[in-house]
Amino acid sequence: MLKIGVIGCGFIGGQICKAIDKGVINAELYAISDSSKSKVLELTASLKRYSPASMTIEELLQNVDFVIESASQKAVRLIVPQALEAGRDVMVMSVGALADEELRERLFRLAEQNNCKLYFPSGAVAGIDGINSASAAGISSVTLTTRKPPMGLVGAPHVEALGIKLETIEKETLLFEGTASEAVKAFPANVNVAATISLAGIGFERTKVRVIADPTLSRNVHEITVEGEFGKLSTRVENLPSPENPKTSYLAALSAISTLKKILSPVQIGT
Ligand SMILES: NC(=O)C1=CN([C@@H]2O[C@H](COP(=O)(O)OP(=O)(O)OC[C@H]3O[C@@H](n4cnc5c(N)ncnc54)[C@H](OP(=O)(O)O)[C@@H]3O)[C@@H](O)[C@H]2O)C=CC1
Ligand SMILES: O=C([O-])CC(=O)C(=O)O
Repeated sequence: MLKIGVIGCGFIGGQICKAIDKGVINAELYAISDSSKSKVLELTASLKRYSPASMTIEELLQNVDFVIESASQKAVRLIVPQALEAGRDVMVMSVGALADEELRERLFRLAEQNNCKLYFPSGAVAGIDGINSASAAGISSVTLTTRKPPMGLVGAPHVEALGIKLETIEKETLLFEGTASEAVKAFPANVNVAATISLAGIGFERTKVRVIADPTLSRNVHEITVEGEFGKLSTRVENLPSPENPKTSYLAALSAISTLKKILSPVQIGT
């Protein structure tokens, strides 16, 4: 059975571990790791079937078959190259780290050299399947518009750098407009989806992103519009935020669970 190691035991990592524990994913939850010891203890205590070892990242990479990064963009830079060098397949949630061209090329090269797979789940958006299909011909434009309740944007470097007072926002306010490359640095915990869209479509410099704070919302809303030789595609998802981490939508965790199920299944549906 595939031995899985999860790095980052917050909302997404926790949901993945619980799904394995419930038998939704037919794999062994072998090890977990987090910079916060209390998160590891809390998660382990919530599991019934598995009692994963709490390991350092180095130990985990040597002992599992499949590594899941559900921690942070910084963690991707530290962990994913090592994981690929150790010959492990890796699922990456903090996809925004791949806006760094040098890192991206290094990871893709290491995956090829070591015969490993890198997986980027669709996350909190719908339409990655359509963008993948469309990219087999020409795509002329891709736009992501993300709307979140203001407090779901707390701590974003863009908000802090501009001194934006989120608690005083009374109406829909455009906070950011730029490339996906700029967006994932400005909002590293809010628009990793922009990176996944860029990887599937026309890259980080040509993908346009708008981030809007909307106090009337209780959901995280992502809209994608794509135009190309195939025609036009539009998707809109109104995501329930995680009660534990309002920056993250429940669908993002479900997409990771679904990707794992797909990897382990003999039947593959969708692009
Ligand atoms: N691809 C997508 O569509 C989406 C991606 N994401 C991204 O996925 C990641 C996980 O999201 P989520 O579960 O909601 O985040 P959480 O903040 O709930 O959990 C992340 C956990 O990882 C820990 N962590 C951070 N850095 C490291 C590290 N270097 N080594 C070990 N542990 C670390 C954090 O600890 P501490 O709190 O101490 O930092 C925290 O416990 C985030 O980067 C998020 O931005 C989220 C939503 C959608
Ligand atoms: O979960 C979401 O709504 C999207 C998100 O935070 C991200 O892409 O980083």
